[in-house]
Amino acid sequence: MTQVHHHALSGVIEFTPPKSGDHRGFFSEVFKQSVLDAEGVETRWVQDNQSFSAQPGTVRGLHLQAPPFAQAKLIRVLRGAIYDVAVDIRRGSPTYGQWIGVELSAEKWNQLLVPAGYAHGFMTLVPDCEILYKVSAKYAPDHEMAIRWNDPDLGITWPEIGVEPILSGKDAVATPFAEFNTPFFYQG
Ligand SMILES: Cc1cn([C@H]2C[C@H](O)[C@@H](COP(=O)(O)OP(=O)(O)O[C@H]3O[C@@H](C)C(=O)[C@@H](O)[C@H]3O)O2)c(=O)[nH]c1=O
Repeated sequence: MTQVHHHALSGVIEFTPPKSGDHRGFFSEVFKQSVLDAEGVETRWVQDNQSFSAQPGTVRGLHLQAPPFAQAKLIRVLRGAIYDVAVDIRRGSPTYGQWIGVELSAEKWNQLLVPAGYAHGFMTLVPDCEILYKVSAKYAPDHEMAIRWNDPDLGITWPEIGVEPILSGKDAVATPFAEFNTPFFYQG
């Protein structure tokens, strides 16, 4: 049975599918719609994204796409380990501006569901991290938004791994949280 853990922020769910090993290697049902259905996740996945980061301390995020291209994401790690973060950016939410961080790794075999209405980002913890994630809306560059990963107003406790963070040019100049005009509104 897939282990399911609902995190403190609503809709953020961690899934750990079972893995059966034998003398050949292993087998695992890494995505199973019925497992998500059982948790009330009504999401249609339209795209799979894969990224590779060679250096530990690589930070990607915090990213989101605005409606009508808002994306839920289901994230897992094929190789290596990351600290994966979701920030509630739904205006009016009782947990607006709160974040959650979960270590995802190939070893743990866990996955994180980050619903639409959250900003998402991660830091790689080891060299050569390969990430695969499903998204529920197509890539829409005109609707992309980014919030500064280390914004003091968010106060995300990123892991101390003793290296300088590596960011894209875009992420290095991302919007401070105080200036971020969220396109999401809490629906209750
Ligand atoms: C996200 C994305 C990027 N691209 C292109 C644009 C660019 O040329 C190249 C790299 O894009 P980025 O620098 O935005 O990639 P990256 O910084 O890895 O962006 C990703 O970060 C994580 C944290 C997320 O949550 C994702 O949704 C996505 O925003 O890939 C696509 O073609 N399709 C896509 O869906």
